[in-house]
Amino acid sequence: MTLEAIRFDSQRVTLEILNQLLVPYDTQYLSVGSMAPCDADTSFSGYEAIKGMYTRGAPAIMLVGCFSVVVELNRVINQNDNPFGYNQDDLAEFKALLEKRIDLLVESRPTAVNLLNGCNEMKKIIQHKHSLEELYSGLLKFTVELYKDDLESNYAIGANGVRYIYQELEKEGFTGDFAVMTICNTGSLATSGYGTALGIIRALHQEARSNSTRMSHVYACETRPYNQGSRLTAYELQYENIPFTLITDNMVSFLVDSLARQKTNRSLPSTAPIKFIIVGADRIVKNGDLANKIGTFQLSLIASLYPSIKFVGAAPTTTIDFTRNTGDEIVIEQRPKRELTEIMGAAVAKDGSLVQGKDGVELQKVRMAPAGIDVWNPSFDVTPHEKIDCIVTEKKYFLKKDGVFNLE
Ligand SMILES: CSC[C@@H](O)[C@H](O)C(=O)COP(=O)(O)O
Repeated sequence: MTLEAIRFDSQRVTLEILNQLLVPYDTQYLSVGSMAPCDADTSFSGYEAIKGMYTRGAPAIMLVGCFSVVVELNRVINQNDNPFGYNQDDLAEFKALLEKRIDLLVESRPTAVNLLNGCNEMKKIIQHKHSLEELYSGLLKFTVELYKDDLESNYAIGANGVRYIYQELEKEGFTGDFAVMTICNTGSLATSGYGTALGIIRALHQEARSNSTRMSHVYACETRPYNQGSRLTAYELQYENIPFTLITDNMVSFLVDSLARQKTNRSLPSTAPIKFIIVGADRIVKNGDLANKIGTFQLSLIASLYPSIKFVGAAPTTTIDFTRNTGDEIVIEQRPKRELTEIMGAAVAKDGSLVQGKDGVELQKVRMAPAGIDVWNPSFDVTPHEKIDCIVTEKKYFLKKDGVFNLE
């Protein structure tokens, strides 16, 4: 079994999240007790879990956020533990504070739209409920289904992605081994399980067992500055026994070109050419422009130089934002400067093993740049639809007609 990013117990109404800041060095779960901080409460909140990058990946962020709303309400309504100041004698006032706190939760990460979409659905449910009990049970039911739907969506994305890829290969008359490239983490840790882009890669790996035209290798980009590729994707690929090679983000062009021209004197990890670059998404807008982890856009530019490489975005429909027409309207989260100038990792002993502290693996933060320098740290970029060949959702795979995506 792969690590679970989210553990929600619907009987006890408890939420635990994997502390992804420690993966792959250590496995620790943190208990989430509210949706957002408030002065009178000391619990770790969904807001803090998301903003502090303990939980990451657009679908996982949505699920943790929505579950944290239910956990907070359970404390107030069923356990009579109300440090948040809800007025239980006045439904309208109760709803007003609840919506205010949900709005605060949504501010935790601005680029990924899934949390906003999930919270908007919750608000619709809240409006139509006439008692606290109805409101609570409606939201509990909604979030449990949201989790199940996300998991089902991931499997469907995997299947739709495989169909698209084999159809493309057939159209081109390509047979034999091929490779794919991906960035960031889009696997079971970024979702309810299985994954979006990494879900397609998992499904391709399955397919390779019975098909002689097969994905034989994956290139995972390290994904600076937060290294989701080297920490999380590499962990998941290794766990699944999928053959892969980690590269830094600035090796992409040289690798793609070396494989396209079969430069075997460059010690290439495999000779299989890269045929698909498959990425996840944090928000896809109406025209198909796609916001994803910084570094994604440059992959699309490289793919567009090679007609034999297709650029594929994969996401559930909860990632689509039909209220925005183009990528220019997407708010890009700026992350703290220290994420570029400092890095945290596990301390390595002289013999190559990890140093153990009293609470597990010893983590160390090191500085890698002069103090006080100027830094630009956008967490995401936007890939224009012109550079995207296909968008895969749980419903189907979308191709452009006359250069235009119709994602409805
Ligand atoms: C499956 S979400 C799409 C991912 O590619 C992605 O950008 C992601 O995991 C977000 O990264 P994050 O670590 O939350 O900043």
